Amino acid sequence: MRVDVITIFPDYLSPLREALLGKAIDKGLLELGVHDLRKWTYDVHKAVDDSPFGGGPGMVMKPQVWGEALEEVCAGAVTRGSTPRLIVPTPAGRPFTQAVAEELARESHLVFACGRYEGIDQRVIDDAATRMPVEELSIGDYVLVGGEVAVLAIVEAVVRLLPGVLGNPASHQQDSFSDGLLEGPSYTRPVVWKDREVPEVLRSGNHAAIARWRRDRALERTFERRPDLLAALPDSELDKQDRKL
Ligand SMILES: Nc1nc2cc(Br)ccc2s1
Repeated sequence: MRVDVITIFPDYLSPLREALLGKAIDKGLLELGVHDLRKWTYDVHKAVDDSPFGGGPGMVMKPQVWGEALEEVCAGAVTRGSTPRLIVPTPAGRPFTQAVAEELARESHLVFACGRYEGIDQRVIDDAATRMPVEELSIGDYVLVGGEVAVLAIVEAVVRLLPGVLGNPASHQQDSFSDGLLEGPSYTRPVVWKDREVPEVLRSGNHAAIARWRRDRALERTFERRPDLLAALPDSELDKQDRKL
């Protein structure tokens, strides 16, 4: 997978070259390009924003600068024969969920546009959508100062799903949300810590009982913290034992 990020703060994306994602780059599983939006400005102040039509607070990011940046960054994809998917993080976007991460993990090329200020001139999105799939995504109902932190979260959630990135592929098959439920509690050594003992069943070696216990704790936690996820589960996903809880 290739990921390109366009931003006015390239250094904000440095964490994508660290740890697991850095290893994915070293292994050739991920190609990462980070581009400074100001490369496509020509004035002495390298201006990327201007006042909003209709008035109101803040500034809007200029269409000309973004148009040229996307033209150049996405043009590379055309020569590679793969149309990129443009992702624009915004509080007004479609909720980014594990299911969306799995969908994006199947793409060969993602381009991220990091907005700042009051956002990017809408015509940039509308124009790009005539040439490639464009998706505005929200990572939560709160407002950040820019899209860079959202890109860090989205890229990490997507790239960890790529084959070969996680040491143990089974890890993400037991993720929270992978079966529609929150993950339950986990324990490791010592057996007793501050007078708190690891549940006996987890030390029993009885794999069926352990699987049942884990499922029950996941159902309980989901019911307590995210009843909306439980309500969204298809009936077929809950077995007879689940319904006894
Ligand atoms: N939750 C989010 N807040 C923001 C703010 C800006 Br400015 C750009 C993107 C995002 S995503």
